[in-house]
Amino acid sequence: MTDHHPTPDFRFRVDATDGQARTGAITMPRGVVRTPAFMPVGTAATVKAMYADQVRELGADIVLGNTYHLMLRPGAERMARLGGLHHFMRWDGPILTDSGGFQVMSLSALRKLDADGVTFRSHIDGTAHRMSPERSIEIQGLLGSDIQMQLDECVRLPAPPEAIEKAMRLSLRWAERCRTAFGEQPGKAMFGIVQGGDVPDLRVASARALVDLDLKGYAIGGLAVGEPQAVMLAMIETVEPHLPAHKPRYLMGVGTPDDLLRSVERGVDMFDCVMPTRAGRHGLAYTRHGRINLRNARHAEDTRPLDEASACPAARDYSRAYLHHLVRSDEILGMMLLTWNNLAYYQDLMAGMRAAIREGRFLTFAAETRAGWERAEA
Ligand SMILES: Nc1nc2c(CCNCC3CCCC3)c3[nH]c(NCCc4ccccc4)nc3cc2c(=O)[nH]1
Repeated sequence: MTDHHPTPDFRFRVDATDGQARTGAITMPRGVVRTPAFMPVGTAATVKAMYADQVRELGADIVLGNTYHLMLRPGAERMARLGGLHHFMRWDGPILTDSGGFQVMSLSALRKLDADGVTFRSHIDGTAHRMSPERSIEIQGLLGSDIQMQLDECVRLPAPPEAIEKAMRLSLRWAERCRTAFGEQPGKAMFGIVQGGDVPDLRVASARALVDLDLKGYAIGGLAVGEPQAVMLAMIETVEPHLPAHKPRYLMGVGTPDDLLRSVERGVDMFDCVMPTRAGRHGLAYTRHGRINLRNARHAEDTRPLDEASACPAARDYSRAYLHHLVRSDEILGMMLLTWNNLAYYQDLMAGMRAAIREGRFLTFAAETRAGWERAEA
């Protein structure tokens, strides 16, 4: 195993490739992130229904925090006074924070976006707030974030090309302002976000302009916003050749296990998605046999565990009958066990991909993984 000790600065290393797929590690002062990596979402300073230690034990190296939620509650300055997000939630590994723009547009009822930022009312208490590129970076700094995202404008698809272009150009201007506001913070990184919707020329223009800013990593944004998977994959293929191979690529908001396989195959290194945690709270289990809806009556007397071969107690030690009972009874333990199972499955899938890439058998691994999903009951 190559030495993956934390380093004083932010460093990315590709250890092996298999086609476009890569495996390696990002080393930072707070720890090492093995790639390809799935980053559990911890919106309100908690990965919902999980202890931070459990998240670490199931294999996650990094979690997401949310600028939008945390600036509203408990507040960025208050979080800094309390010692920062890592101390607050007892997560000592790296944290990546989104910039908040996407959440404003999806969560806040009243909001106005202009060339200088976004004005919005809190979905919690209706108070008015203003987020500029500079304020987003300042908040992420106050939270103690290790990887900070630029403020951007993400357009839902389908959308007219003019709207997509306008948002892409605004995001580029905001990338420059965020880079200036971020300055030089050794051991930390600010990532740009490629926009451009489903318009290849705009995607290429966005990627090239961001690469000229010489950032530490590049996210592909503006996807998983309603477009078919084929369009998402086509945009990754369009953008990938224009991103530097020696820097991490982060596909935002993605995705299902199948999305992860197909995106890693096309050169993506990092992912985040609320799917495994949100699905777990709704009684859905992701397993190597496919998705299982534990609300379904067919599980009422099924004494098998979700996956007897899993190292995760939630998958191995509890019967489907019991999980069905907990879900039907709306018991808190049902949410806890299925969230634990789902995150463990996602991390096992990423670990499997990393090993397969190292051994030059990624496509075989992907095919075998998909074949396993077919075996789930109809
Ligand atoms: N800055 C920025 N963020 C984006 C996000 C948020 C990523 N998770 C942030 C975490 C920080 C805290 C919360 C999340 C996205 N999420 C999605 N799709 C989610 C699709 C989805 C929706 C519901 C369930 C599953 C998937 N597309 C995204 C595009 C962008 C983007 O361009 N810019």
